[in-house]
Amino acid sequence: MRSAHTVAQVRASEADLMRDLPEGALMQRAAAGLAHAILDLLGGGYGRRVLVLAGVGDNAGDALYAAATLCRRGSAVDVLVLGPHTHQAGLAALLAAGGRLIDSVDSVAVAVADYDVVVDGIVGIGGRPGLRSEATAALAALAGVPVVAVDVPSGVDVDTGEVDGAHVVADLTVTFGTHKVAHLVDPAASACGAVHLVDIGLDLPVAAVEALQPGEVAALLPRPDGADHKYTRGVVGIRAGSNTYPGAALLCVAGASAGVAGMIRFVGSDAVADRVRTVHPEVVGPGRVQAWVVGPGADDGAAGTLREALADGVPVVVDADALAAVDGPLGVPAVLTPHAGELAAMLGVERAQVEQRSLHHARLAAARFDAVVLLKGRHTLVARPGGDVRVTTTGVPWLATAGAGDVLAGLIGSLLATGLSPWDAASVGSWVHGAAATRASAGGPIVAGDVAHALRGILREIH
Ligand SMILES: NC(=O)C1=CN([C@@H]2O[C@H](COP(=O)(O)OP(=O)(O)OC[C@H]3O[C@@H](n4cnc5c(N)ncnc54)[C@H](O)[C@@H]3O)[C@@H](O)[C@H]2O)[C@@H](O)CC1
Ligand SMILES: [K+]
Repeated sequence: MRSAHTVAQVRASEADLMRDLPEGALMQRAAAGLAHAILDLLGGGYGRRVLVLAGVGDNAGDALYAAATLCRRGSAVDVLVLGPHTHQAGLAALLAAGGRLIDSVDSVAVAVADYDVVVDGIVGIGGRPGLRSEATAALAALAGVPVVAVDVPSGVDVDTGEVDGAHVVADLTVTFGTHKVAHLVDPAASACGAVHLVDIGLDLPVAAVEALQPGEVAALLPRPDGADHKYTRGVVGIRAGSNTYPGAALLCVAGASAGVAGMIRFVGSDAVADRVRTVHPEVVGPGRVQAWVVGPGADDGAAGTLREALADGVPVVVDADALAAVDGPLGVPAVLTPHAGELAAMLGVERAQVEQRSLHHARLAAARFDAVVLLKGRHTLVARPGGDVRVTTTGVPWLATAGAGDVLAGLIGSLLATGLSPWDAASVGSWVHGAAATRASAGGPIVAGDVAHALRGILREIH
């Protein structure tokens, strides 16, 4: 599991550990890991030009000690102090190793483009969102030089992933002890670049924000055993599509056809049902199901279709048009799958507010609707009542394509039908869907049907 802890949790664990360690030991561990990561990025230290941006706190201490190591490996290191002072012992170590203090980026004799890397040690977990003007000016002057952020890109809100004003945009973020929420949740996560975790020995509690890894997905995926038959494996019912949007029915069924459930039932108009059975002859008509998927392409009939599905008392996936009919707890285990605009409408706020504070709004909706809320995005969030959130880190930008959500709803419904909890079904479904998109894309454009086709290959490999 990739766990993201809060600043308070990190500080408490650090305090526990520090009681048994000599002063400064954790910073030395952090700085050593940071130096290794920068050396890896640069392919060595000799002859490299490095600029450290140093703020007032321990984040600068990490950067300065790491830079001292780079000096000893043959790098030429400049340090620009942003603020009234910086970490004194770290600065002394860097200067003793041959580093050089500069007054401003403009005062450097060499061209800015000659720097091989900028090390952002402005602020870490003690920082407030935003950057001071001297920091933004230095970063503007350094545009184009690769940036390694120490712990977090300075200026982002570490505990929420929100941004408010200027912040560093890094190519690599080297963090310590554990991931922070800003590494997983957008928009801050988009500013991290690749994230490298350095173990410094912290003993941490369970995290409220986490990202499933392949091993956990494999452990959660249902597997039939010899005693299973099609009914015990789970029957998923799809109420999707309409005469206006028949394609949504096909794509939703295609997502449900990944093979995890034992049977698929389709309920819709004769015309749409005929088209579904032409493409998916294994799909059968109405009857008992263990989970319903309601909403993709449902058009005007969404509210009525949702009522009919809820009458069965089984878990539901509520997507697309049916989300507008949700105004409170549904009374059954449920997964709601809005994008930012749909969630904004459900909560009576602006879409931009949801995008800027995605973690907050996903949690708010999970509490208000007493349901698992899957908020779609570059890093999809899956929130359950109580505040736990799983972040999906699979997927590619090409996945933002019409019909991909229909496939996802069908897949999650089939996982729900096998007996997975809404929380597991939504987060596992989202992970697999993202992985299938990455596979289908192979770096190029995709359509929703490609994602559906790639699902079984991912499921085969993850088992
Ligand atoms: N807590 C831990 O477990 C460890 C922390 N370490 C390092 O220590 C860092 C935390 O150090 P600190 O607590 O000293 O905090 P920071 O180094 O993040 O600096 C916070 C200080 O910067 C100033 N500041 C806040 N927001 C600012 C902004 N937007 N622009 C400019 N200045 C701002 C304030 O005076 C504040 O006290 C971590 O991010 C990590 O790099 C590591 O050395 C090892 C272990
Ligand atoms: K930083």
